[in-house]
Amino acid sequence: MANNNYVPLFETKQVKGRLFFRCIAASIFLGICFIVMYRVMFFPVGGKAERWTWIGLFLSELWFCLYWFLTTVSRWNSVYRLPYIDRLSQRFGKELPGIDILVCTADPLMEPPSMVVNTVLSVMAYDYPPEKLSIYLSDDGGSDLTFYAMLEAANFSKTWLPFCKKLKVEPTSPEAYFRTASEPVNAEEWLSVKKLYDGMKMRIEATTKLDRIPDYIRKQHKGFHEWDFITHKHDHQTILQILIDGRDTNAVDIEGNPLPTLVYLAREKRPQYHHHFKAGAMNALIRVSSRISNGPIILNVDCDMYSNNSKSIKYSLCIFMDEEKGDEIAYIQFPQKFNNLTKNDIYGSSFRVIQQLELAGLDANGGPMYIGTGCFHRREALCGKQYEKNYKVDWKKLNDTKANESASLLEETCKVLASCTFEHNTPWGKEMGLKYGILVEDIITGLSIKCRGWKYMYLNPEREGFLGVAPTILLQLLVQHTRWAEGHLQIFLSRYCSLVYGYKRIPLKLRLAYCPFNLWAANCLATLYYVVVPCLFLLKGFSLFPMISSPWVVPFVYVALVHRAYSLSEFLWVWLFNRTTSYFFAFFQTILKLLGYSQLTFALTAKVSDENISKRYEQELIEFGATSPMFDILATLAMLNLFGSFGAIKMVILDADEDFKVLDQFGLQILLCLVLVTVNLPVYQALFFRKDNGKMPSSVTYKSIIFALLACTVAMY
Ligand SMILES: O=c1ccn([C@@H]2O[C@H](COP(=O)(O)OP(=O)(O)O[C@H]3O[C@H](CO)[C@@H](O)[C@H](O)[C@H]3O)[C@@H](O)[C@H]2O)c(=O)[nH]1
Ligand SMILES: [Mn+2]
Repeated sequence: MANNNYVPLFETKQVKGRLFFRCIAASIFLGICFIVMYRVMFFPVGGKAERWTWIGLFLSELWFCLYWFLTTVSRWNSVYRLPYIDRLSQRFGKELPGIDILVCTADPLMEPPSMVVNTVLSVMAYDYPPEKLSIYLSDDGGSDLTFYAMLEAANFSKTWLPFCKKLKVEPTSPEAYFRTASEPVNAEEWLSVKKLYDGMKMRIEATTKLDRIPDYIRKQHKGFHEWDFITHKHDHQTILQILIDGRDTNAVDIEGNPLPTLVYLAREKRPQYHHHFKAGAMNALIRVSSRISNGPIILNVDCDMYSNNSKSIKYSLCIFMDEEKGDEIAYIQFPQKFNNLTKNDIYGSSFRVIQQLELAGLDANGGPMYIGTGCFHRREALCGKQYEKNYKVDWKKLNDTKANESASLLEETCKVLASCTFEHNTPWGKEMGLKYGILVEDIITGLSIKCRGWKYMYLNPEREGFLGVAPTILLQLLVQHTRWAEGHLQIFLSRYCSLVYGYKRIPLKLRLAYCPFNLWAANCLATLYYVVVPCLFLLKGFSLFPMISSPWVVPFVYVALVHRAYSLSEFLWVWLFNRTTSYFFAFFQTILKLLGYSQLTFALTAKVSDENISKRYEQELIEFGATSPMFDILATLAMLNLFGSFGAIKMVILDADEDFKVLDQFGLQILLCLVLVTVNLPVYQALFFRKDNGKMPSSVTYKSIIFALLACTVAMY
């Protein structure tokens, strides 16, 4: 643009420490070269078994190197963006675009309506003109409990929104706000709003507990009639209710200000039609919202993530509306952060490396991934539009595209958009909206938008944009990671593999930067090899690493230490457990699906747990407490390394007279075993010492001992 007075609405800065990171990367590379040299030069000349084991170990190390290279590409160049909202207000004043906020929920038991309501209220209270906001909730649980909660929210918003504005409340989720905020000096109004909120919460929780809406409530809203004939949550008509019609001049808060539009949708479900999980829900919402408010910008949030920063919309608009760079942007992703982490974040849910380094790195390489929640989309781009050079948006023209029909007419005419058959023979789920058929619909959708020529950005403001609920039970975490790893591998093995699909469409760096995520699951083989084989060969008396007295030890120790050092803030056990169980399961399930032996299922993550589990979580005790093949594997591997370490200690003691030759020869192998034993300490504790219900079930204990003993016996004889 040839405008000399142009002042950008945002700036791009480099993440600090880039030089340091690159020096470390170079030194790791050097270390890797030495490791490869060692493996080639010291190839065993002895027996066949030894040679094959050596080759296996070498291949695992080559895999780790390749993986390291790919992650380094994604971290090489990291940037962050600084939006200037005061400039936005100066330049655009009241001419801001309409924003449609799409929230998804799927099950009133696993995602309690009281939580959903908080998410909805938090986004209703954005610091943005309410007449330009429309909030849509998709309820895949098709539950009148959730519907009722939304009615309550609609009512409470009349008090909550002016209260937030007046007190500059942050965060705007009432639950999160009242949990942390201290009572102000002049507290009368504050207390009355709190009381109102507590009353609403109590009523919602009471109906959820009852699992039924009492008749006297049912009579209060026509919408409940929709449930009169529903017998199953997967077999019902479309339910669409406009709870607040923002166009209605009577829809005002207690101070007479307009309210945002609020819509409840439970799309049609029939057993004979696949509903495509969240992607299907989002596509139905995109269509329905396009008829009702048609906001050019769409914000997508999961029901378990509330808005924690009321400026997020304005931040994103600084990018979308920047006259020079904004028009090519398809989406702006915020990181997924959580508000229920414990002090030491025992399950590593803060994803520090991913959120601070890798997504910022992807941003510099051409754009972050779309990670399903906390993402602002340009409607056109999400609906399949190809980016054309010199494409320009006229924001003024985009205003006022709202429907004219009455709310009840709209409710009727929009129903068809959310029916099971609407998408037949249309590009929905393929070129339009979110893509179907992959468990991480978000990632694949983001990638295909990029391949249509658009750009995207990552925004990670100091005050987090969204805060969600991270799993508090180990098994749930592993199941969630299995779903992610499986979805990613599915992408890698499909025609959407970034390397192939992105060829000539997106930069090579970006194609490569997708790979470490897509290949999460593939890590399992090399990791399992490294966890099992050196330990067994220690018992067998075969050395696989350089002698402690030889200089070749240095690169091994250096690479292992430094490579893990950036992630030291995350506990090693999460890293290990994921690689040996979730990734392992994801790997095999993906293969089974490719061969047609298994079908896609989306295992919803539970957002609540019982009181005892929550207590243990707060005490930072890892929650096992269930039988699962994943735990059998975990425990067996832990026992194996324990036996390996015992064997090694015995060998060292017996050898004490001979100048510790054993220690010299097997030092690194013993060290590896001992490190694994240390990482597994919580597992031993859960297997043998804990008394609470979060301990490992005894069947797992017996099985793991037997399997590990068997493996050791086979190795030794
Ligand atoms: O049939 C379904 C299944 C899920 N959901 C919703 O999808 C969201 C994500 O489900 P959740 O169980 O919370 O999974 P997470 O692993 O926490 O989700 C992450 O990973 C998913 C892909 O696996 C992305 O869709 C999510 O946005 C991302 O937050 C929730 O709002 C659900 O209500 C539906 O609407 N319909
Ligand atoms: Mn979630």
